Amino acid sequence: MGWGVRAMQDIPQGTFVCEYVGEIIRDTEADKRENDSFLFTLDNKVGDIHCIDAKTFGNIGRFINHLCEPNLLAVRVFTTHQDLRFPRIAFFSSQPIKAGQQIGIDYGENYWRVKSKYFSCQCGSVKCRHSAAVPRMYNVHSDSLPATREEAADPQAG
Ligand SMILES: C[S@@+](CC[C@H](N)C(=O)[O-])C[C@H]1O[C@@H](n2cnc3c(N)ncnc32)[C@H](O)[C@@H]1O
Repeated sequence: MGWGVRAMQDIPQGTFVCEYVGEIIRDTEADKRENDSFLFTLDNKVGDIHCIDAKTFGNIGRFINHLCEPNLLAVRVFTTHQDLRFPRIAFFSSQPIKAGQQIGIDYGENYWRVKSKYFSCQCGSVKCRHSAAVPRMYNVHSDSLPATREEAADPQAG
């Protein structure tokens, strides 16, 4: 899991915490980059997809880990323009955070669909959806993944 970020003071819900800063690159360029650990995809419905790569240029946002029970929310913000391809990414607290608690966002299903082949989530939550324990819950009689934990526990469900 490497480095992470903890709150140094109590943070009330709805507080701006930091921006995700880095190089803005096209997704075609992102595909070529050897280290994809610091890419944030600026998905949009209007055209070319770009990413923010915080590998070489960034701020504290580049150290924020994935949590299956996230306490930050990534919000698309437009300040000096309205070009939907290039939002700024601002992290806000989605719940009250206590001093000392790790802060994190949900990297999303697409991220884990790719990365779970190489490593599993170490967020440590009892509600972790991407830990090494999760694949063992798959129904051995079926090729498809259970949609929910309940379905995994009861193969007849769903
Ligand atoms: C944006 S960086 C976060 C900072 C990183 N931990 C570091 O030491 O620089 C994203 C990378 O951190 C690791 N990471 C983040 N959250 C994780 C998690 N819940 N479980 C395992 N690895 C995680 C993965 O290698 C991921 O690609």
